[in-house]
Amino acid sequence: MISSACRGSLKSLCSVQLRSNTRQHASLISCNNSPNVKRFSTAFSSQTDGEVLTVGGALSGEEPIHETGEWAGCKRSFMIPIRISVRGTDILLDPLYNKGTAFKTGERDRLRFRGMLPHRIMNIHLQKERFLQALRAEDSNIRKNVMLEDLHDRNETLYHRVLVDHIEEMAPYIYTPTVGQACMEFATRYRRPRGMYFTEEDRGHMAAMVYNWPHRDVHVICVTDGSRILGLGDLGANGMGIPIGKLALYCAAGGIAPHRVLPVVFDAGTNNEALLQDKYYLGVQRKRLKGAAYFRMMDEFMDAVRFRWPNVLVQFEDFSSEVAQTLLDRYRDDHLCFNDDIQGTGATTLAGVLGALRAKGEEVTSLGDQRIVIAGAGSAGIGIAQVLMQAMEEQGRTPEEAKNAFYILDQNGLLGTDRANDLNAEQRVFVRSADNNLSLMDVVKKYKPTILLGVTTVGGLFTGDLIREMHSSCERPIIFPLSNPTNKAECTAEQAYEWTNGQCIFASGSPFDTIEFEDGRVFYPSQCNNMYVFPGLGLGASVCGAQKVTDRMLYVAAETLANFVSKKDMEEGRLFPQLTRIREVSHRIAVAVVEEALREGLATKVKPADANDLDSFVGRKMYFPEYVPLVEKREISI
Ligand SMILES: NC(=O)C1=CN([C@@H]2O[C@H](COP(=O)(O)OP(=O)(O)OC[C@H]3O[C@@H](n4cnc5c(N)ncnc54)[C@H](OP(=O)(O)O)[C@@H]3O)[C@@H](O)[C@H]2O)C=CC1
Ligand SMILES: CC(=O)C(=O)O
Ligand SMILES: [Mg+2]
Repeated sequence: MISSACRGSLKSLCSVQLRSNTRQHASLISCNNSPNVKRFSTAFSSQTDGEVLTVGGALSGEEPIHETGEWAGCKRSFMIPIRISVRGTDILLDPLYNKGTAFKTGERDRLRFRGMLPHRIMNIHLQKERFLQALRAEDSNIRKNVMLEDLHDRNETLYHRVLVDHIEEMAPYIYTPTVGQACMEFATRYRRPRGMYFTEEDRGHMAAMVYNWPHRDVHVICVTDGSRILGLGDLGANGMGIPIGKLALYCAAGGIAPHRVLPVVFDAGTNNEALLQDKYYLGVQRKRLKGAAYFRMMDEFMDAVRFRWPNVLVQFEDFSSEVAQTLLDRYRDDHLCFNDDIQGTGATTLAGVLGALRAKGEEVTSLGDQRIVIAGAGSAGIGIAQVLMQAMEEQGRTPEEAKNAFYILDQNGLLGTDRANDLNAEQRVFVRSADNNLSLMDVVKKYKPTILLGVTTVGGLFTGDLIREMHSSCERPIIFPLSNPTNKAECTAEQAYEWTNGQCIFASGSPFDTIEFEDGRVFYPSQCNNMYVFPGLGLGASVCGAQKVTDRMLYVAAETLANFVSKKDMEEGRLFPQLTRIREVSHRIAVAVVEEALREGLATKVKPADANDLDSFVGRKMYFPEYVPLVEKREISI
């Protein structure tokens, strides 16, 4: 039964009795005061989780009636109002609570802003339609990004609803490629704060600063130091667009409620000369901190966030390879954290490669028989190699056999034993005993790869000659130019299909449009981007209270994603499920991650009853953007 405090408040409003195991799953027992009860068949969002004590306004018949059926596995449940202490125009200015023209008359009265909105009341569907009309009338992608961010700053529920319902259309505007331009223009477009910034001047204050963040229960932090933003290099504090975009996907694709995410720029300066001279640049206008000073600052940040939010998941994003692996190694054993570019990209690429092998009609266990060239030996390149190698070992190969499948190159060419001393420990694992510094073209000629992956940040690196050379010894080459944004892709989809006469199996980091050949053949380029993994991984790790993120969790995430591709997807040449299914994908990945956390004894928040039905356990925790009735705190006190 619900708590007595809750029952008291209910009586004072409308005498509803609820039975509830969790606050998210209240089902009706009786209601002696509302003729509308039968019409309330609604699920309520986990946005209310832990903050809601009452059911009230929803039963006065003045709230929208949502027919969301069995969402979250609950057939008949109520929209639970959120108690808020703000009122009046403050609510209209708070994007988390604002519903714009969707506020009903009763709510306008209760919250005291009658007269502050035009008369006509719209529902979320009409609001969305109106927004989409305006968005689609706009030609420029960056202006679409600005329109979406304006909406984000005005009305988070509507913003996330637009994303959830139209993720395929919206992802390119809030994420790669457009987010790259948004970052480059961050300072000139800056309007209002979102997220937090930590600088060296904040040393000694961070533990207090985290309490400036207004939300008491943050589940996911995405932090960047801006040192390698996509393939655009060091953008310093302008990199804030990346954590904002990633966390928008956490909410829309991963079902984490918007007030539970925190974007962070860890501003340790910038080495970008243009930004150091730019009078409009908003970050710390000094050369980057290095060495011990940098790590001391990061230690303080990590301690501070963990002190306020002990279970928070920290996602490291777009740190240059100088520090990315070191940071991961420093914190991965005693903080709940992961590096998206190393681990998320590795898991996603593994899923894509397994899908490509299936598309070729090969057994996935042939992974260890492939000859894999990875152009780029940074965070993404080595992260991919590590996860593919782990998969080969899971399939029964020895580490030596597995390593032998890889040919990894940096700017100097093939990583060879002759320069092992100049490489980091993770790169050294993959050095070849011969052909140190061999060029990409010569590696392709000599070793005849079956798989070519690009994570170099060098747009156009895969030339027609290179791809034709690869194709000459491999009938159906697997070609993944993964660098972002689009102009950094090692080749375009059109080029890859053209140079291989449509024979290649293609996936890229940023999206490409469908391609139609003159002979009528149609190709659907896949997008191989860590966005397929991090929302589900983060959701799973967070809801089960995982103590850390392990390699096995990444592996099961990849496996789950790979198994999600339908027969129809495969027939169309798609290596990943369509983005329209991203919430399902994230849900499944989260369940797999929770199962793995339980297996490894790392889950701290899964009760035995929940462990029997992880599907609903995770589903119940997923936020869905719809308007929740707002009740002023004062009004419902008993
Ligand atoms: N699709 C996805 O999901 C993801 C895509 N990416 C993309 O991957 C790219 C790389 O990211 P990340 O690994 O973090 O970046 P890093 O800077 O860590 O690594 C880049 C690597 O590319 C190498 N390189 C540069 N030029 C060449 C060249 N001409 N030939 C061969 N190698 C070259 C660099 O060599 P050197 O060390 O000698 O300079 C370095 O090893 C970015 O564009 C990023 O957007 C990243 C994560 C996820
Ligand atoms: C996708 C991503 O994380 C990157 O390009 O860095
Ligand atoms: Mg990244």
